[in-house]
Amino acid sequence: MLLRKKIPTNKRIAVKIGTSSLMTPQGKVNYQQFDRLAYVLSTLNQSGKEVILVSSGAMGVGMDKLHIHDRPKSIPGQQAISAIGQSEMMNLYSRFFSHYNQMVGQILMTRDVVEFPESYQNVKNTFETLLKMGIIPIVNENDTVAVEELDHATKFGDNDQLSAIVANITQADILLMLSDIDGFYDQNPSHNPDAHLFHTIEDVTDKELARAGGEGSSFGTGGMRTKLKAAQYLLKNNQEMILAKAEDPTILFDILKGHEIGTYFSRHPEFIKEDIDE
Ligand SMILES: Nc1ncnc2c1ncn2[C@@H]1O[C@H](COP(=O)(O)OP(=O)(O)O)[C@@H](O)[C@H]1O
Ligand SMILES: N[C@@H](CCC(=O)OP(=O)(O)O)C(=O)O
Repeated sequence: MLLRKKIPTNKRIAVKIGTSSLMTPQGKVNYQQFDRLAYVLSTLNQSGKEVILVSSGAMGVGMDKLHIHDRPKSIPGQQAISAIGQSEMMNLYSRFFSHYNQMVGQILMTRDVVEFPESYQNVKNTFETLLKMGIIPIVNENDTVAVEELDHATKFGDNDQLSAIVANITQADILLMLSDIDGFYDQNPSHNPDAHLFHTIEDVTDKELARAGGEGSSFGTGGMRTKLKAAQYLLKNNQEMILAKAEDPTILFDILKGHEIGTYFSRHPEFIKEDIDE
């Protein structure tokens, strides 16, 4: 089996999970998924890794809580649902992580945080302090205050790129991007059954971006393009990312053993052939 040589030595791990992986296709909170994620991340954190979670889901959880099926069109309507959903989601995380004796802390970010040196330093300090205390930071965009005004743009827009920025602020060894798809293909596999999975990508150029088609899931704002943009940003900063399927979060154990799962975005994909004990 192919081994990704560097991966098992990674200590600081950022994980991003999208809304579609936390909700059922019917738009209900997927409690089993919250539980399994809490189990896996707690186990990793308690085995000596430092774990940061970037979680979408405020909107999805809020809509479920209010029994709403259609996303409101107005910004205040969306922001209100996010306000309800974010606190509910953190309540869920707090409860599930506590089953595994793991504390979590919430960090809500806006884009301007990274543009002002003092606020950048403050958020960096918060991450470092939480990690030093063995606490898992759970990050989302601060949807309720984020705006897109030209002279005061505070919106990241999507959590894929937010997660890359968080991985950069914390200088994480790797970003594990969990999605509803098991990696990056040469064409959209939802429409093309013959699509071929890339195991490794060393550079994200217009050629790769052109392979990402269509919108993401109905709750989120991502899609494959924003995942590639996140990878592009990380590669530019000499950091790495693996895109893999979120369906069973225990996949993270095997990924961190170096198993060839998903798509590995790295400028230095050092592979060696070696057997791995299962
Ligand atoms: N080249 C591609 N490779 C893989 N998936 C692609 C590609 N182009 C488009 N997609 C679509 O992107 C989707 C992943 O984006 P999204 O649904 O937003 O993920 P998530 O909700 O997990 O953040 C896939 O399910 C697939 O339909
Ligand atoms: N901040 C939003 C998430 C936006 C987003 O990027 O969602 P997703 O595409 O599911 O990762 C929320 O919590 O609903």
